[in-house]
Amino acid sequence: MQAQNISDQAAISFRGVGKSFARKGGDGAVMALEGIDLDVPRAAISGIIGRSGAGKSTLLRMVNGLERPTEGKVIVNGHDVGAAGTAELRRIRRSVGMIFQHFNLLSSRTTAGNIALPLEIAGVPAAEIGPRVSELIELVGLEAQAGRYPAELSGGQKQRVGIARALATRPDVLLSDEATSALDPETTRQVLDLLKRINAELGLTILLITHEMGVVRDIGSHVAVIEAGRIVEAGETYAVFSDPAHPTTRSFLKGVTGVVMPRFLSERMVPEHAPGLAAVLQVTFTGSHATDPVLARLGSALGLEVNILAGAVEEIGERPFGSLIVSIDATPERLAAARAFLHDHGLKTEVLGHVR
Ligand SMILES: Nc1ncnc2c1ncn2[C@@H]1O[C@H](COP(=O)(O)OP(=O)(O)OP(=O)(O)O)[C@@H](O)[C@H]1O
Repeated sequence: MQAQNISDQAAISFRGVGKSFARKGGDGAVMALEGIDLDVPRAAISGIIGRSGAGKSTLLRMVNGLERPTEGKVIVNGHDVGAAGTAELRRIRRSVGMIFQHFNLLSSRTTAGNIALPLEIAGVPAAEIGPRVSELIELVGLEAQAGRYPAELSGGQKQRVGIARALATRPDVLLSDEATSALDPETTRQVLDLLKRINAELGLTILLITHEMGVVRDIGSHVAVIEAGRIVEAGETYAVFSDPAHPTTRSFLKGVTGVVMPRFLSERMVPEHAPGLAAVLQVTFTGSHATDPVLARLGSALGLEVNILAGAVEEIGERPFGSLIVSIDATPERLAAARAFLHDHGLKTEVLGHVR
């Protein structure tokens, strides 16, 4: 997700988008969003992450015209949503499906009835609705629950109904507003797998907002981090997660990627080098280097002893990403040589402190 000229590659483009809301009682305005420039790539899964009140929902709701920008443009499939008249807005909304944290199902309708609703509203002939609903029920794996009411469904099943309903009018963009936030980890996993599958099978562009980095790590190829109404970092998830530039991104990533510093170590660590102290380094491995035996080679090439204190190798979007915390007992000059060696082998290092 990058700001660039509007291109066919982007399903959704935000250009200089701002949104202010009048405060209740007419006392000035709240700037919910400011200066948003973002391209959401077509047929990919992109995540927008931010804390509560950062502006995520407002940003998402602009894509289907539920909110209009007070500045700038939101372009969806080449159409300016903010400038669209009623008929055009209706067309845009049909091409943009949405799913919600609390599912928003009609309790008086069965699974099949909920999925049929957008087709009825769109005026699809009755004879076509039945087969389309069956197709959608099969797509989301709810054949056994077709005649059940929402109260008789689990959270994961309700969200599957929500997904099928959102896909009924064959949109090419799916918006997800915290769709897994009310679900347990196992159900979250299943719903994310379903979103991934429909993205691949239908070539659907998915834009999801979440406050959980894990969701973006698992299925998002692109990510934008939003804070206080501004985008502070955006790009391919792998690049952003393996080398976060902004403090907000770093703080979101704590505990989601990378290793957690063991307490026994953090309590003993001092910031400055002194004779007799070993340097504690965070070593980050990305891409193909994630599985290379570089540390062993470092030991033999420079005659240094490297102690591994903590480590993890994980996947971000199915690509390996590893981080290790190691200690190296060396003079500052030899430490610099070790870091240069690691850097030459594609690894990133950061000195976290020193320990005895
Ligand atoms: N209709 C509105 N009227 C006035 N202020 C609003 C309105 N909608 C949103 N805001 C304000 O805009 C800011 C962004 O809100 P938004 O709901 O987009 O944040 P969010 O990141 O989605 O938060 P959450 O994760 O809690 O839903 C907040 O300060 C919010 O209070």
